[in-house]
Amino acid sequence: MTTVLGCIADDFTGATDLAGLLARSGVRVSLRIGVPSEPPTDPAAFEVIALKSRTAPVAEAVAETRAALRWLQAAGAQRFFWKYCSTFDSTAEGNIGPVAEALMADLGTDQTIYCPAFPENGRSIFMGNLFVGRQPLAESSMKDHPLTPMRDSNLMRLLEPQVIKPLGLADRLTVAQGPQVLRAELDMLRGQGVAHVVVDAVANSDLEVIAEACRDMPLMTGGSAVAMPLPALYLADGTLSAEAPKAEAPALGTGTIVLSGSCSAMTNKQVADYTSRGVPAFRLDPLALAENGPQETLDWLAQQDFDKAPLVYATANPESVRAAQEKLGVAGAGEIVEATLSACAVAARDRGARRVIVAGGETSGAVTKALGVTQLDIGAEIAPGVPWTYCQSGGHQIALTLKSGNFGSETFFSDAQERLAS
Ligand SMILES: Nc1ncnc2c1ncn2[C@@H]1O[C@H](COP(=O)(O)OP(=O)(O)OP(=O)(O)O)[C@@H](O)[C@H]1O
Ligand SMILES: O=C(O)[C@@H](O)C(=O)CO
Repeated sequence: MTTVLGCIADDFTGATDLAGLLARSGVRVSLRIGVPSEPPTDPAAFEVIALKSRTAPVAEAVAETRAALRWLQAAGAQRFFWKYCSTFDSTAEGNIGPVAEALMADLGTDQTIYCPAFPENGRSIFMGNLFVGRQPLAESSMKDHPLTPMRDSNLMRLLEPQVIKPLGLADRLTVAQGPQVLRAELDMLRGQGVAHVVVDAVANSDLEVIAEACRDMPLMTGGSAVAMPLPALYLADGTLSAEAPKAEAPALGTGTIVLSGSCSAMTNKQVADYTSRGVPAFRLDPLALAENGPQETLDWLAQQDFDKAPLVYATANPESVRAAQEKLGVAGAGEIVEATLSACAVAARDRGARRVIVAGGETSGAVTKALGVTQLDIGAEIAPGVPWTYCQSGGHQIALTLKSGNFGSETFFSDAQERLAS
């Protein structure tokens, strides 16, 4: 199979989000952690390469993304998708714009679109302004994000300092008139030398229009949702044959471990819901971990029955997080928690857990690395943007789900287990 769409994501949970939405169409989607060292042998129709480049130095993010592009080109891809966060997480320097311009240069294309909208998760764009639910981005909790605080809601103003070439907007009034009108608008902007076009979308029907208008662009950029209609479009016109089925759920043991390192408002609710069900749960205290190390946690884990799906969590309210960070530093506190949750993942797997549920982007990166996972097949969707995946770890086949901090409903941890059982 030749790859029809080559995708590059700037973080791990974002990569599973994109892969999950593409897989909704029933096509086979393969996700690689980092750029594989070997050339492609049996690439899937949809290949997603997960990088950890969202907050990396610009030159590093550009170099890694270019390497991913080369691998995807070797897999046969001629169309590419650059996935960033639905809340456009980036600094004034980048990396969304610089990476897009580097990919455009390598692909010899003079225009791309920017559409982080994800209506099912409350992200919409109107007149170039990004909303989270009913709030403008800059008034949402993203204004206080520790690494990429988003203090402007206007995507063109956010992108402008990150790119060299001119920017433009295709607004909702244009999108509402359908794919031909949108395509004509993009052509008109191209004629004026506009390389970067922010495109409004407030509903999934807008995303269908945008995908149809842009499906043959060498490069599209956005959140996951604008890529979602592409498989059906490629299947409909024969660009993609229907021969590649979605990954079958393998037979797995039922032992489960839930690991939560996200401190987002939604993850706090999810942990509260899960612990209220009486499951065995161990709360990590970063200060105690700094003093005594992870042994107490690992001893607790060693006594658990993984059929009861125990939870280990560092999830805490903002005051507790700040208190830990004041003593240990932001990075120090994060690293201690990530190292402990990673050790728990490996210990649980070695004791028979074959289903691993992880909450938090950085946490997911650390756990995935500790489990030695390099390639994931995409399975059933638990919540919009959060699929189960199947992968090899330590000589075992396991199911792994990586949940973005803000995704999923309050019952996510039990939803995930029910979804795999069904
Ligand atoms: N109690 C705590 N005190 C201090 N830091 C913590 C605590 N609990 C977790 N952390 C750290 O906070 C960070 C949370 O980031 P992570 O990306 O995992 O979650 P998130 O930001 O909610 O998710 P996403 O990036 O998907 O939105 C991690 O580095 C984690 O180790
Ligand atoms: O687009 C999103 O919001 C997520 O896939 C993500 O990137 C979380 O880090």
